[in-house]
Amino acid sequence: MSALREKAAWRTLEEHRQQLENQHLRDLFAADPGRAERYRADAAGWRLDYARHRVNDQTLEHLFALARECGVEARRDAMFAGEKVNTTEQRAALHIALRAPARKVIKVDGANVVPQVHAVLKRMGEFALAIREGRWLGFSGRPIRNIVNVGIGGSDLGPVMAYEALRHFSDRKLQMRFVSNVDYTDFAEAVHDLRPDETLFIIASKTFTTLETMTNAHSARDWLLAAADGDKAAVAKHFVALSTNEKAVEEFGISTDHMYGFWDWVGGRYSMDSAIGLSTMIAIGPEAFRDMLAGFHAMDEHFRTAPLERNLPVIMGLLGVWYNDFFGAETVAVLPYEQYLKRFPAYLQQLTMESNGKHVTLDGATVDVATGPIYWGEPGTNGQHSFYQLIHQGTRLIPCDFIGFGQSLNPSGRHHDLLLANMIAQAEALAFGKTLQQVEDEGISQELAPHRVFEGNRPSSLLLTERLTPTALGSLVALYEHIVFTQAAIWNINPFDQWGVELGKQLALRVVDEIESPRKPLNHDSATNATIAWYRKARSKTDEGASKSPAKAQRKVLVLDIGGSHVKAMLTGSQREVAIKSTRTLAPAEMIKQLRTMIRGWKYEAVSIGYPGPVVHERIAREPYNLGKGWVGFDFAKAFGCPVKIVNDAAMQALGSYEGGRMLFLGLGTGLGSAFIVDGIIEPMELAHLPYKKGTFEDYVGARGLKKLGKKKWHAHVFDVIEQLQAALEPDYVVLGGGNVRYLNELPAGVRRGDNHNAFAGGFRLWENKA
Ligand SMILES: O=P(O)(O)OC[C@H]1O[C@H](O)[C@H](O)[C@@H](O)[C@@H]1O
Repeated sequence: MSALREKAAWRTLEEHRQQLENQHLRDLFAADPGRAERYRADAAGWRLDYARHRVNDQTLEHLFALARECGVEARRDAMFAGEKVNTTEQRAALHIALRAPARKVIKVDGANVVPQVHAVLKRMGEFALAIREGRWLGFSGRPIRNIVNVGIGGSDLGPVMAYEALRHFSDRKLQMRFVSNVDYTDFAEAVHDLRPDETLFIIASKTFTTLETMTNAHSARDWLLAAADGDKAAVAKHFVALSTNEKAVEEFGISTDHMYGFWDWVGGRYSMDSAIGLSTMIAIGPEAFRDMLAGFHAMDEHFRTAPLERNLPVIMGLLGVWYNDFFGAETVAVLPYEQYLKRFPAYLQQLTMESNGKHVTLDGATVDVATGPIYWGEPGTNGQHSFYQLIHQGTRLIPCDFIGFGQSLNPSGRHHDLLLANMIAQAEALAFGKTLQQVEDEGISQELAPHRVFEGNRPSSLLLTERLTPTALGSLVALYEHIVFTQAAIWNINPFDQWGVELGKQLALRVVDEIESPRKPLNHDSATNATIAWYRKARSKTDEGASKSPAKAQRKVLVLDIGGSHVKAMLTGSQREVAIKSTRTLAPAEMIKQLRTMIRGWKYEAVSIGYPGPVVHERIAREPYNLGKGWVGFDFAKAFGCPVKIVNDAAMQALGSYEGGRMLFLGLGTGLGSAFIVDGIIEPMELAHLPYKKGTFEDYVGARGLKKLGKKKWHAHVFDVIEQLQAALEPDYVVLGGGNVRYLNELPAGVRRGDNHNAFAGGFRLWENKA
């Protein structure tokens, strides 16, 4: 028998469990009207309501006695003092130092680590601001707008969770994406619609050796270099590293100037508030990040100083042990009634299960009580419509942690009242259930009655606070970190190592080698051998298939941008642009004839045409103003011998310039092109011919207006027209394309200069996006 089961408090709890056996929560509430008041504790702005647990005062007394007997306080103090509590790796576990105020002194091997922590936070803050303020430019000189965090485990789950949780506080101009899986689909989908010259990759890896992360990091570098014509200098502008391994970061090609470090005393799953939180800091800004750290610190201080009887992490940790070891509960459901916390259960899975999924005690003896329970969950109310059935009426005991907020960050009508009403009602239903008597009193038939009975007596905690702020999130995460710690201290296991992930990793390296060298003999067990053999065969089929699919993925597209002065053409994958002159008599057959001589040898499978006039459902709706006749109804697909997509020329340029939100595009060329894109949907417009002064918009701001009125007056009209259209259409931004933009030295507020090449980008996008 292990020392734990021999402990006096443990034995007392075993006996006490039997006494409590027949007491329903209904009885406990009836016997003790004050329990709702008493079984409540507050810390760092959070309220824990633990009245709906199968405990009474004696239970709690025995549980606290167990904590004392197991030395929880001494272990906690050792962790806070920087002792090497991670004994199997001979390391301190000092995540609490990551959020310590600058004046604190926390020593590891005699050296204060707090100044290093703050030095890194300062550098992170400067970098985050450079990105947020558009001062950090990519290789083409455009500001970074997309941030892709590449990491896995602790280098992914915390950042993803925090980004989702604090999205309300994030800068919406920035796109945040996360790539973790070695499945290339994860990367492909994350960058699918991103411009490489506006994309920053954060390579997050404590060790900088993790197979998945390094594989994805190399793919990211290839993706960027392909767009930067192989210019290696671009890497410095588009990659930063978060790691403890300086050497490996440099070997990858990221200079230490672009590295944000942390230390071996920060475990991966305890690292979201270290440099690993850079994506969070970029999203919400350094100030809000500091608020989050303050939230963590407030809970740390509570855990460090509050008496066990009022100590939230200790109370919740002990209740967890109570169900896990005395009731055989195998899982804990975490049910946030807050959509922003949708990734919180996933985050907790690594924190709790990688920490406390251990089978031996600190001294290597096999444990003889159950350790870490399985954590799982989904946000309410969604879970109510899927798995709550089992929690209410199934045969297993599943303690639940409900998490709720007094105020919604997106208040509207009754939504939040309904949300919270559901959470409160679920806790009530689980605890008190519905007896057979109650069911029968409702007039339910005898046959149906058993199906309608709710046994109740199902325990839950309620964690409540006012609003999901960065501070509240910090305290919530720290709360669970210390729950995990408390339980590990009771079970006498090491929550800071993770040897259990190693074996699979090692075997995967051997297997991948055998897969890629198909003639190597297989010396595994018969089942593994058979599966490897199956995959060797299956992948060779995929290879044949794949050799066909790249062509499909990178369909060669010929893009024609038809304008009043030129018809320009470009082919997928080439930077070369060719052009023929337009005339007022140019007809489509003639255009194609002239083009053919220019593009001899070009191979394409599809054509995109930007047409200077109205296009409805990919058909030309009216003859062009500035060219010849014969365009309406012309069969371009037949003439080119491949599928053709026709869009309005401004719409095509607009599609290539689009960067999200509501965008008005105006093309200042021979005429005045216009298109509006809202959330990716293009609405081509014909604003040019609306009445303006003594003519139309186009008469004043088109090429004819420029010639007739002179630059100065034309300039004033352009500004006036933009102002009118901004007032009427309320775009988030206006992009000005077309050749005559070059005559504008300055631009009105909210207006950006487009790039004529975007017409081609738009033409290629037409076939990429099925737009
Ligand atoms: O940050 P990294 O060194 O890349 O590690 C990423 C993750 O992978 C490992 O296998 C561990 O199980 C995790 O604890 C860790 O968070």
